[in-house]
Amino acid sequence: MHIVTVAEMRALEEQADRQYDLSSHILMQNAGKSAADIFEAHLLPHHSMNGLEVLFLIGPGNNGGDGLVMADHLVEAGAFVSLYRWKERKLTVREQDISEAETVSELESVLQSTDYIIDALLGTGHSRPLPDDMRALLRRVEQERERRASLRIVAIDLPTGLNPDTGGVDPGTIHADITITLACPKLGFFFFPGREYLGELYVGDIGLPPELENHLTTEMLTDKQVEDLLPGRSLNSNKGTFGKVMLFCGSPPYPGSAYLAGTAAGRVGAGLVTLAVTEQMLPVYAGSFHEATFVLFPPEDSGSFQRSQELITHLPGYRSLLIGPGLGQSPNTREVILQILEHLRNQPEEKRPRLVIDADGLNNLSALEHWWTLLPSGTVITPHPGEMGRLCNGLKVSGGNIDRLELARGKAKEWNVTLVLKGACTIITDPAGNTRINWQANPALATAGTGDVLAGMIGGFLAQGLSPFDAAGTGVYLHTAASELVSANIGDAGLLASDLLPQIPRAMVRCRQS
Ligand SMILES: NC(=O)C1=CN([C@@H]2O[C@H](COP(=O)(O)OP(=O)(O)OC[C@H]3O[C@@H](n4cnc5c(N)ncnc54)[C@H](O)[C@@H]3O)[C@@H](O)[C@H]2O)[C@@H](O)CC1
Ligand SMILES: [K+]
Repeated sequence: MHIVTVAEMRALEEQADRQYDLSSHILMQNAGKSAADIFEAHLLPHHSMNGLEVLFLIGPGNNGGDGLVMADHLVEAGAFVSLYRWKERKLTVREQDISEAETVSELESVLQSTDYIIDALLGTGHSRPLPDDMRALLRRVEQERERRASLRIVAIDLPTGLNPDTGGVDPGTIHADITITLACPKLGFFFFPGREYLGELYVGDIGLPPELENHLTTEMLTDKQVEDLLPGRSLNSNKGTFGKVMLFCGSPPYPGSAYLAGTAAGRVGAGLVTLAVTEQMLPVYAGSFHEATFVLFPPEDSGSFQRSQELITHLPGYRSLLIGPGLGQSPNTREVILQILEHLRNQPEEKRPRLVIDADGLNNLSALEHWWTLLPSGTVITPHPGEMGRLCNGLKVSGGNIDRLELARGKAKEWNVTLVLKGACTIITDPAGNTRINWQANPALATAGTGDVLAGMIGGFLAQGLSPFDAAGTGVYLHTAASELVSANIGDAGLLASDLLPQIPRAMVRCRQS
């Protein structure tokens, strides 16, 4: 599903008119109908439309027009609809115009009894600070919801005052419980603070021909897309079919990283997981990770060449290699990484494993000038904002604001990598500028070890033959989907990274069933 800026949305609408005779009037009819259908589907099975009280706040532009069309459909379906036209300060209650003298008191009484308020004040045409009386109206709506927990607010296209390009919000913007956006999600939905104002997001079809979107390169990850990307599982398969993953991860202070990443690679379906560890570390894993095989590394005090050669000797036949989680940053480790990278660069592409670098793999690299020139092509890197900052010479990188998108795109191109910039609403972008953004964001994931799980998942998908961009997107999406399954039981705090592991296959099943 494509994500659009306001300019892209306008261009789509203009092209639809020019090439397909889809006038803005037709699109508005489709938008209002689609919003009504989504609203009704959302209500069921708990409520019926019959007798439901719905107040529409109608703005001066096409967003208000969408609201009026939607209102007609709800009236037809049996709802008691009131309309408040903000610009004319005019109230209509159940198709009866209220006199000007009574409007204020009547609006107050409708507000106090309505079940739903539909925000159709402003959409993508919002262009300046909200006027005081609109802010006051929205504030009153917010107060009413605080007073009555059952009141629900539905935003048409977007919550009024949210900037659809940046995710910025006007001080008057209020949180929607549901946003029914039209045609495509808007870019600002994926950035903060806007992301917090949308509630549940639905996308209404307004009948734009899909081919109009062919040139768009930014997508929202969805169940459907991930389902299409998931590797097939032929009956006639063996562990070789699903690829082998090698991990160079973990060190005495951080033994859990290799376990989490390796298990995650297995949980996404990779055929075999091998950990390259020192003999000293073997007992840690042998007792807990029964499925793994091991490459026994010489201890750290032996030369880096001897160590890297041990791993390199075992690499043929492996389809992916994960470097980084829990490795530490000793000079010897850095040397080993550099020698492995040199070996990979010198291998023909079809013969070498695909590479994922995370955590200390990135921290080791960031200490070097022009580190990206050392990477083989097709590498995936998965920095969190702190690691990204180190990779960018100490730049401060935001956890969720719009500026991170431009940064990610620019750096993926400059570094010639598939870049996974983690954070709430993780961004995945490749050197050509193709971008996928994860709508799901779960604060439960903000805990140690979850990044190791993600890196392992991406390694596991690379081993099954997905392209770097697809493996990264699929991994990111299912990682959050697995966290949602954990959160369904425990809420959004207290998740341990290892809780994700058994939920990964369930998240894949959920995608396949959706
Ligand atoms: N153009 C089209 O073909 C379609 C547009 N659609 C709807 O149209 C919306 C965009 O329509 P518009 O471009 O008319 O924009 P809006 O309806 O968002 O608002 C534009 C109007 O609001 C006024 N305005 C802008 N900022 C304001 C502010 N801060 N305070 C008060 N008034 C302000 C403008 O002067 C203008 O009258 C979309 O969000 C969507 O809901 C849909 O109907 C689908 C088709
Ligand atoms: K709106």
